[in-house]
Amino acid sequence: MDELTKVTHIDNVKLSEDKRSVVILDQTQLPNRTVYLTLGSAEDIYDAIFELKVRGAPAIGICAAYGIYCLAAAAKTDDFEKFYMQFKKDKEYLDSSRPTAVNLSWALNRMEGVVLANKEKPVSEIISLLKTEACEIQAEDIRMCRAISEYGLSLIKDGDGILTHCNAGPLATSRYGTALGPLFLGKERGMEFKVFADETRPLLQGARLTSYELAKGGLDVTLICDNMASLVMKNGWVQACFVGCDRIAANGDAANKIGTSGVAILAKYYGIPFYVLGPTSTIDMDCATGEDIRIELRDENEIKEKFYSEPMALKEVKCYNPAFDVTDHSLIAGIVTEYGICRAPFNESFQEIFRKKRENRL
Ligand SMILES: CSC[C@H]1O[C@H](OP(=O)(O)O)[C@H](O)[C@@H]1O
Repeated sequence: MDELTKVTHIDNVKLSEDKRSVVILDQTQLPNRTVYLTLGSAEDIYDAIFELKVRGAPAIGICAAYGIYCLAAAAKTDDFEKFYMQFKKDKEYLDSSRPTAVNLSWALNRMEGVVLANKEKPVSEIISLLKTEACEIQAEDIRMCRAISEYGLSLIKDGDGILTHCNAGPLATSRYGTALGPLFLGKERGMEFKVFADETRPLLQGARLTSYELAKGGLDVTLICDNMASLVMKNGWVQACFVGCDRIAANGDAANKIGTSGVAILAKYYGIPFYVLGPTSTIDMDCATGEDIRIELRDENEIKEKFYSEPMALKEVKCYNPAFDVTDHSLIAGIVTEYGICRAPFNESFQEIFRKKRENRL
């Protein structure tokens, strides 16, 4: 397997050999250590998602799907009501780990749908169906990322400068990634890009993960501090911005890693197209606008202490640490999904995309 394929096909979340646990690549250890964790209990799975050991909207959904299957498989009852009571308890617990990425609740709701659709069957058969569904969720993600990568690649050309924020590569999904997928696919076809990766404070997904994936894959990546994006764009080094997404509202407002909306505003100012790339499962038509998207707030020590040898602010100094922000739909040139590129007016474009999805399941 060549170095590029080792990256695009990285095993970041999978079922264990005995099909009883979830095995993840601990992303908090990258880029310095490659550490795999085996998650057997609900607490292990919750902690892995909450601490971003597994992260990125699709990867979180896949981990939760495998996780709720493993917890169900450990059930010690053949009584459906008892089985379902425990299933709901575990589902609600895992769903409470992180609120913004829709893929977490989307995957868990889909798994619950399998239980309810088969409640007349023996519990053992339901458990088997849950494993099949979790594997299909991952298989769909692989097909989805590949399709997004094709559509995304149609927006750029050989030699383009691309600016990214946070990480939406293979580590955040199952293969290729969403925002980074077109770059890896283009590289496979002999294309070259000059990628500028925002380090993405405070958890440095860009530095630790995006530049790791791109460098390992042999792509030209330049790591920049978030406050350098404006100068890089002003210098004319960026022809497009590609970012991922965690939840998209019905009007096209898109929630993504904190700092993304600032990148979009800069891109608008410099006349650079700003694209959001993500699966249709990230579009939440129950959120009318970005105002309806709940933004996760995280511990202040991620700002003050986490990556420093000593605190960089006084203990008494308070912090504000939102993990995401919302980019207004007016700043987005296109939303690249596995069924095509949505453009304003996004409400109408989403209706068309969902029609295509109903008629042409990937
Ligand atoms: C392919 S979705 C990636 C998306 O998720 C990241 O958030 P986190 O690292 O907190 O899971 C970020 O918003 C990425 O754009």
